[in-house]
Amino acid sequence: MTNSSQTPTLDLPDGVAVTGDLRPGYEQILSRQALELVAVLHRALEPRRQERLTARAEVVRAVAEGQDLDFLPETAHVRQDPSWRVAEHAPGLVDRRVEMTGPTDRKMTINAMNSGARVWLADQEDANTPMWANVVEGPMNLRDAIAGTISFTSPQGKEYALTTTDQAQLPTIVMRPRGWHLDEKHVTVDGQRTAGGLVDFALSMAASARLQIEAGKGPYFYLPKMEHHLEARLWNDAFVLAQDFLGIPRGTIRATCLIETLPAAFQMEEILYELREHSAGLNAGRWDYLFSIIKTYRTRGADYVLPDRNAVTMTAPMMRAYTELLVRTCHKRGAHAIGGMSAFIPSRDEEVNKAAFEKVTADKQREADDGFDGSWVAHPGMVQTCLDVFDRVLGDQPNQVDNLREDVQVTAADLLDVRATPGEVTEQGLRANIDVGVQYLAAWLTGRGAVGIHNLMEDAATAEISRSQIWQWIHNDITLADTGETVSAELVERLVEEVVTELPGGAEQYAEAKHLFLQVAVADDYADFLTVPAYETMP
Ligand SMILES: CC(=O)SCCNC(=O)CCNC(=O)[C@H](O)C(C)(C)COP(=O)(O)OP(=O)(O)OC[C@H]1O[C@@H](n2cnc3c(N)ncnc32)[C@H](O)[C@@H]1OP(=O)(O)O
Ligand SMILES: O=CC(=O)O
Ligand SMILES: [Mg+2]
Repeated sequence: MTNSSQTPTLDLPDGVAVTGDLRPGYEQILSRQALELVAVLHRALEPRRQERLTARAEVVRAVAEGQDLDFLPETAHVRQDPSWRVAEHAPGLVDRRVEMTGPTDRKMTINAMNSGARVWLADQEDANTPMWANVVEGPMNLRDAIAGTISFTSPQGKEYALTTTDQAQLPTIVMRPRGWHLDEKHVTVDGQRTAGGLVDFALSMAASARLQIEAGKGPYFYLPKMEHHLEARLWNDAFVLAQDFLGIPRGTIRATCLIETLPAAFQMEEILYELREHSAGLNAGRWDYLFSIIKTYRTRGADYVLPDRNAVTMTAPMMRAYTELLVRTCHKRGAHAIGGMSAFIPSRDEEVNKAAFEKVTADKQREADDGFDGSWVAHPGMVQTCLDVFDRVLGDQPNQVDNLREDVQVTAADLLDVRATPGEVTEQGLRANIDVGVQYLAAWLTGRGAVGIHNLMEDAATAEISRSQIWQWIHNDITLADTGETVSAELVERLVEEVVTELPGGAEQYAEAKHLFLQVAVADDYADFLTVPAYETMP
């Protein structure tokens, strides 16, 4: 950021308006070029974004009427055609054995860059609140990290700087923009709100793409929460437009798509195909995946009800089917398969800490043995653990894309086998969902999109599970195994009052979060994403 204390002015293209506060330095990120790119993308793609969002609702409606998800007959030719592969692995994305994830505030950016990970997922999504300051300052911090100029002094006077400015020694930055469902209300084009994801993408491209290329890497992205391969086509079209607009060769951008919705699990190959010129693989986003299972099948009765959140593990049959299919699909097409996030984070309590490290090690070991090429960690203290596991499996190889896993055979029924997940629904689980959901929303509303609660990493995806489980339990009259009570709106409202009085800091500070939580967990009208109504409450 610059030191000037003056409010900057923006050079706005025709039809573009910016209503968010402007702080010194924002004019460099909200540059004329960046805003022109936003306008180009918006005008070309907004009608199709709206069409895709409508199509998502139609899938949920069909499932509610008894139709099950399946592999698409109309794209069988894509799956059966052996001739295509994704692009060659891009510089900085060949060896991805350990990827750090986290928010893009200045301190976390420096800590992530110094973490020793191969890749840093710089998160403008699950770990972020799309508060205006975060929207603009995230890309600013990434630009400064890539330029090697980033520094920070904490309020306590601790100084932060990069341990090296040699980008080859630092993690490759892969930025995750918002999903297609979120608007950006502070930037309008021709009087319409823009797509949050396209704003994140355009600001980052304009500020950093050339710097990333000069650093021997490139503009790389993680793409979240897609539900259909035509949503991947939309991103591909955004990439082509942006590369042409900025005069960058086609194929320079690379994207790793999260397979983190149930509908997308049936279209993994099609998603790789749509993005093949720009693809850097797929990631198994387990938390949103669980959320999506609940959301998509939420009205289909007890067979589709998951047990308490903490009882669901990656060894559940449907999760094994999903992750193994992901590895097989990626490697068939020459793409990386990246594992997901174990939510355990280091603790000061020695016993809890030991258990956390054991669980993360077991999780990464299973992924490495399954053929994943690398995996995610949520905390710098976990980087070495993941590295050790993948070092043992990969040895000197940068990845194991040649491990084709042709033994894996997964059917639609395997992906939908929710009933085989061991565990129970209990009052303890219900209380835990309320506790985490309210605490997380309270943090989110103050601009923090990731928090440690009860020694677990919580972010938008894990909070979605908490509130959606409660909605599903209420609307399917689920009986609690430990108390014998049936989950109802009245029971949940009573427990919310009890739980909130016991939260740290006292009940008063949770009033807004509690209101929002009840709206998304109890109200008959199920909100597709909790972040949508939450965003509307923010200035
Ligand atoms: C479902 C999904 O999408 S998973 C991916 C999205 N979610 C995430 O990325 C969550 C990432 N993790 C985090 O944000 C954090 O680890 C949290 C919020 C869970 C916990 O953070 P803290 O409470 O600060 O943890 P803790 O006190 O142990 O941190 C110790 C140090 O590590 C740093 N640190 C912790 N996590 C991270 C991270 N992910 N990235 C960078 N630095 C980190 C902290 O800034 C702190 O640094 P300091 O000593 O210089 O102050
Ligand atoms: O984004 C990752 C997830 O698990 O959700
Ligand atoms: Mg996610």
